[in-house]
Amino acid sequence: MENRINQFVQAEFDKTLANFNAMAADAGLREQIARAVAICVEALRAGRKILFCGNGGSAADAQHWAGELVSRFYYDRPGLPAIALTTDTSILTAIGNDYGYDYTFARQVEALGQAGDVLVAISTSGRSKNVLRALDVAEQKGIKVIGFTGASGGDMAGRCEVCFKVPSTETPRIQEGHEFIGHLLCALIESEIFPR
Ligand SMILES: O=C(CO)[C@@H](O)[C@H](O)[C@H](O)[C@H](O)COP(=O)(O)O
Ligand SMILES: [Zn+2]
Repeated sequence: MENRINQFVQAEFDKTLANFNAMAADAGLREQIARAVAICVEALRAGRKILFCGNGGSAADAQHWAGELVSRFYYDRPGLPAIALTTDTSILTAIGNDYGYDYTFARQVEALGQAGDVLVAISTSGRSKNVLRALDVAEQKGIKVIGFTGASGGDMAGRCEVCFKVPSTETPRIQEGHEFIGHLLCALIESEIFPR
């Protein structure tokens, strides 16, 4: 194999493993996970739902995790109410065209969100304007926000009930951390609400 490729792959493994080791050693992260699960379980038991938003790779996370709650994660059980605000191209293009891209999620939170719901807001920079505007509406409507960001938290820091700040400044590393934590949340929500 070409040496350049070999070195690149090794360096990527090193960064990813360092990122996951830092997360595994962080006791605060485990407490945050427990809090986020409790927030979601309380909402779902009260008949409320979970909304997800994010751009690019984070849009993929939003859809991925909503799918796991509505369908299944580890085992068969009734579906849980979750909606990714990233999937309906008619809604997204109408809002983008009529009001501007910054409003793509806020308008949907306004239309679909109810007090007691949970908004999972995913942004590696913590600075995507459409995600920040969704936070504005969530705050106005009494919707709790669980944030997923990078190390700094960007402009989402201090605006979320729980904010998972993956300890990296590199977008792919942050996204890998998000993916892992999102899977933990799906698994734990499933097993809390439908214990086997
Ligand atoms: O997946 C990736 C990079 O790994 C990209 O698509 C990335 O998600 C996009 O550039 C997003 O627009 C970044 O937005 P954000 O995470 O800063 O909110
Ligand atoms: Zn998954």
